[in-house]
Amino acid sequence: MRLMISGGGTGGHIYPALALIEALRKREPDSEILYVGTEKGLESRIVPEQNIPFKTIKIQGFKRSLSLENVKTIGLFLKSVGDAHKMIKEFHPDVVVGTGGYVSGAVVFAASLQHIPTVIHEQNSVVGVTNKFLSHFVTKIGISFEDARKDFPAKKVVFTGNPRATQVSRIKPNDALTEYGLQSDVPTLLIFGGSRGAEKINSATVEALPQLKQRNYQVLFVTGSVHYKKIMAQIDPNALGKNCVVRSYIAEMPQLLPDLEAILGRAGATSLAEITALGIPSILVPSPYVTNDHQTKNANSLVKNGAAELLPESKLNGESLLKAADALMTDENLRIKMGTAAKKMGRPHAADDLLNVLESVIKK
Ligand SMILES: CC(=O)N[C@H]1[C@@H](OP(=O)(O)OP(=O)(O)OC[C@H]2O[C@@H](n3ccc(=O)[nH]c3=O)[C@H](O)[C@@H]2O)O[C@H](CO)[C@@H](O)[C@@H]1O
Repeated sequence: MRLMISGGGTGGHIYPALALIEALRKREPDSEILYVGTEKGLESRIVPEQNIPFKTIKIQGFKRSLSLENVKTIGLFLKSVGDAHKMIKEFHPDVVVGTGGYVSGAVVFAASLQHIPTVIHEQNSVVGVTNKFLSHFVTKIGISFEDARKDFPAKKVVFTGNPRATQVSRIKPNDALTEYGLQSDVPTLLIFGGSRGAEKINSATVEALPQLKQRNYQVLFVTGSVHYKKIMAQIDPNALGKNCVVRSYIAEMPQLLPDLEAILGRAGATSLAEITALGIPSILVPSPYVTNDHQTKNANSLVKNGAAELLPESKLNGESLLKAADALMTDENLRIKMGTAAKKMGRPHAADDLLNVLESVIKK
């Protein structure tokens, strides 16, 4: 298969694309892949590290209100479509896949203009702006939450789940904690705010650290790369016992996840695909700053099944974080119950199901 794939901006769009590529390479080792992203997005760092051919186009996000800036953006969008058009002509893909972010809008739209089979993947329960636009032009649409179905043309939709679920579910516990200076036999809570970190989760954790240090469970606190320096400057080194470790970013999250007892974090869709694939108990603090509050809807789909707990950001501070962390980390039965409920929602075959969709649209 010759696969051109595009997803950009945040980890939540990029990692599903990488997981799909991994599954394709397993199924068809001689497949040819080209990933198209932007220079500025997280993808320009993550994708080349995975030895995946990577090219960039320039693109800019739309403002929600009509402005002069938007007129410029439309001009830039059309230019990006033109650039993508040339890349498609050179690469000759069998199928073009978009996993979200503005860049995938230009690439998939250009492919549809050339009548090349196209597939988009929606990770969230609420459909993103780019995918909503593309849904009118693409051949098929893979979704990860049933709630998304109603916002797309019904005939095109296939419930696949998120390919990242397949990637993480293949990895067994492997003593990864020791690489972070933690002990492999002590229950561990990962605290992180999605792929870019979250200020409110960071500040609440900093506030709670002196108490967390005294607990008999461990905490791996991941700040997000842009916040790291600022957070480290706020932490009294004495607040970090041997059971509390701070990192800026975890490059190898799939290796780490099976060794965790619980997670406190945002409710980004790709994180939730990981949590459910592995059955990890979680305390979810949905970001209130995302389109249509989609993280609360993502989170609620787990909460209503007893697979996670909700801690709204409006109630988050050092004290409430500590209370929620203690309640989960000191109650093994609760963790088992939550983990079992989470795993029931997991989609470990998602990558293969999405690959099947790709194969079904490729012109014979
Ligand atoms: C603020 C924002 O717009 N967030 C959106 C973004 O979130 P975001 O990019 O944070 O996405 P998710 O939480 O869904 O996924 C984060 C991904 O990054 C990985 N990771 C994270 C931290 C780290 O140190 N290392 C690492 O590898 C996680 O394992 C996961 O695979 O995309 C998601 C999927 O469309 C949406 O649901 C989110 O609402």
